[in-house]
Amino acid sequence: MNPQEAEKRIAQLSQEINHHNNRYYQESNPEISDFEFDKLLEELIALETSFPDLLDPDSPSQRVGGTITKDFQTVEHSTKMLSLGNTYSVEELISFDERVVKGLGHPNFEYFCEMKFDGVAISIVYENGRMVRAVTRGDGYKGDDVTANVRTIRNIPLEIKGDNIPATFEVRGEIFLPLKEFLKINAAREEAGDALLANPRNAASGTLKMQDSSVVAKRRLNCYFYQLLGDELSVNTHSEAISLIEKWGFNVSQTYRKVADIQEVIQYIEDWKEKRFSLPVDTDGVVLKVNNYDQREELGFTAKNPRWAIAYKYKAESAETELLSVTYQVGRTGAITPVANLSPVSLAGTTVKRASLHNANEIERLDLHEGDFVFVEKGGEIIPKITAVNPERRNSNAKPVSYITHCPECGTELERKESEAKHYCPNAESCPPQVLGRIEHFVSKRAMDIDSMGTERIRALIDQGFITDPADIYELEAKKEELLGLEMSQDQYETEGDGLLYITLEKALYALTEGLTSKQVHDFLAENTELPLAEVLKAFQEHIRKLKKKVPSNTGMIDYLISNLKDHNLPKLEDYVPVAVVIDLFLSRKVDFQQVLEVSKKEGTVHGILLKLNLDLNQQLTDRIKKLKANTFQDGVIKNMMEGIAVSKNQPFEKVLFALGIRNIGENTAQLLARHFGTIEKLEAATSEQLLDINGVGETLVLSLQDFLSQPKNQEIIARLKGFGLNFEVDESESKQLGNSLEGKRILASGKLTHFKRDEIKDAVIAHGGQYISSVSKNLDFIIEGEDMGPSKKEKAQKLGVPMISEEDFLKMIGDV
Ligand SMILES: NC(=O)c1ccc[n+]([C@@H]2O[C@H](COP(=O)([O-])OP(=O)(O)OC[C@H]3O[C@@H](n4cnc5c(N)ncnc54)[C@H](O)[C@@H]3O)[C@@H](O)[C@H]2O)c1
Ligand SMILES: [Zn+2]
Repeated sequence: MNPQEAEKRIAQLSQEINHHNNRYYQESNPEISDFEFDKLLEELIALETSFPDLLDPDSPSQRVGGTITKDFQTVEHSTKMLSLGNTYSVEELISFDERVVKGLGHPNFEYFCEMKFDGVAISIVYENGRMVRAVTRGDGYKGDDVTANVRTIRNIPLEIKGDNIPATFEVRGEIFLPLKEFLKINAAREEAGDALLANPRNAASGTLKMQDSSVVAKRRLNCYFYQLLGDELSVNTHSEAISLIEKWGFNVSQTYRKVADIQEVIQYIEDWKEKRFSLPVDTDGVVLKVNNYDQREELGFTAKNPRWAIAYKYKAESAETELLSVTYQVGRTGAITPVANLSPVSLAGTTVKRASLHNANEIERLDLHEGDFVFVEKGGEIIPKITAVNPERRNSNAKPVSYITHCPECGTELERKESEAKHYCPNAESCPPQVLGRIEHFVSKRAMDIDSMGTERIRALIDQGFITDPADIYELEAKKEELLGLEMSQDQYETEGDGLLYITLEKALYALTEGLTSKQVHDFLAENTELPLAEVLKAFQEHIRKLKKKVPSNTGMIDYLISNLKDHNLPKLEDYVPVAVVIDLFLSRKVDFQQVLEVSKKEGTVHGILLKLNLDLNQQLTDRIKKLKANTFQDGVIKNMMEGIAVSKNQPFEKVLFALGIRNIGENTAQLLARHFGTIEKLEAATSEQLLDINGVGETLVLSLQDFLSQPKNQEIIARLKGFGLNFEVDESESKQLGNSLEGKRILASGKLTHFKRDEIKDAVIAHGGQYISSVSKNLDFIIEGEDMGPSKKEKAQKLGVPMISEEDFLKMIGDV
């Protein structure tokens, strides 16, 4: 390459890398994998090394990738927070080791190995044993002061006690969101229909930069520490420093190992290759550091990295497998998510059978065809993803995967809003998963609190036509008899493309065979999860032969199953078989298969299919087919549910109002409206002006309230609920109103209070007619300032000119002193 070409390529690479840095650090939404990113950076560094004249001091090779944001105070680091050089190959590790030997002039040194935690780097300064400042890495020189947020992280000590603690010291570590928490948050977000967090690292960095510390506190972040800095430290090696901070009470991951040479480092890397997936945090590699501080000093730094440390990164594991089919899930908001069903393949310690395809664009981007062989990868994300198709293994007449046009749950034509990637089912009123979302909200603890109606039961009642709106819940009492014997769980089912019903292989094998318990079938399948369907069935035959369970009839049934699956050639779903094929086996072709197939596209359960087919089955056959069904509603369950439903009629008006699920009306607003108007009639009669006059009620809220009330369907629901005796007016005797001295005031409390706990202050504000607001904004009338109010909050409040009062003043206001 000549210098002109090099210059052009360097400019191009720099621009690309800057772009990806921005996507990664600012937008928390990377477009390419770390491996691809590191390749670009490596190419840039190689060019700059060959053409040193072209090295621009502003080149991304010379800078740490993050930046500072304007939402926080900027603080300079007393010691620069560096990046680490990284490599994906053992050869380069060995070259690194050779450079260290050369730098020191001898091989007498130790390494300290640690896992490379994939979170957000933090620097925390302690003075006289107390935490004074926590700052993000930022651009390496300066970072964001996020002290208020870091203080909410439970296992980061606010105060250190002990002997010989230096007057000032700094610790550095990685803040992360434990995987379990991440999954929990995403599950909750999915239920609420909110956008999912991309991965735990983004979630942690987003959380750390939130303006409201009380939200941060709820997220349960955690931190692993791996560095100690200070002028008066009594330690001379990294291992001593780590023992010391452990002793002081800092959380150190017990994954480290001090080793004698590079061979032992390689062993450490090998040891953790799979084991790392059992850690509570994502890790993407190993960091090795020269242990001795004097030796570190001798080795020094490059512009961006220390010469005494390097990161070895594990390459995201990838595997190739066959695409069996694409199924479509309908979320509680009606959003459609396509899922790829894959022939099982082992990857990063688990068997992968499914991968999310996100939306139609993704299918197009991959140019996915039926029966394609695809590459799956498990990177920082927990759900594996398809990175590419193997074009060489594509069948020449394979058809492209075509996106569904109609909702697999209710058959309504799907919609896609301009600028949105996802398709939606617009049938909010009666599409089962969407109804499920509304009913779950209605019965939830904070609404009608009917805890005997769990998701599974609700879903069964919806799917079998018992419930389409909240008022139907109160009709169940009259239909008790019909509930008896209904299939309760839908867990054994799955649907494909145009609604074709599938049942788990476990149920199918259990029903088709005799003399085996469902546990025996379950255990067998659990041991053979990595086999493709056809092989599982063969192995199962072998298994029953060994168990000596009525061999001929059992193995015969499996033979039929294998050949029927092949004959009908329906889309394949790993671990599931089409219900129609199984029922066909039982009926020994007495009914036309096409007919069974059509019914199984419309009905959601075996129970439903059999009712539709209206067959005259003998008792023996009925009993065998029954083995396909899930648990059914029995007396105890029904009684329990009826009690819960009856008790819920006592919930106060504000809970009922919240339960209706009117958009933009949360718990607090429902309470505000209920207390202000007293009855649903008065609320319905209120004009926009009257509504807007209430502090805390804005235009959006008024619009969604009016929209809700104007729909005849909702009016009907309200009328029916009233008829069932639910409370649509405030029971004056029960109201906890203690006074109205705070009427119309919007209030927030921050910091530690002496007379109130967190929830108590909120109750106290409301009980005196005020409104509690959870974040600092210019709409606040005042803030009650507690002890240790977060500095960033305080600054914001001052900037916005929100007055601050003391707890004493507040007590006076409500007449408590
Ligand atoms: N995919 C993309 O588009 C994209 C874009 C930019 C950066 N990246 C990736 O981000 C990484 C660069 O990020 P970086 O500069 O934040 O990190 P780095 O790879 O330079 O490593 C330094 C960081 O590692 C962390 N760390 C974790 N465990 C540690 C331990 N035990 N000891 C010391 N440090 C530890 C610290 O936060 C530290 O700041 C690269 O791996 C790159 O692939 C990807
Ligand atoms: Zn639908």
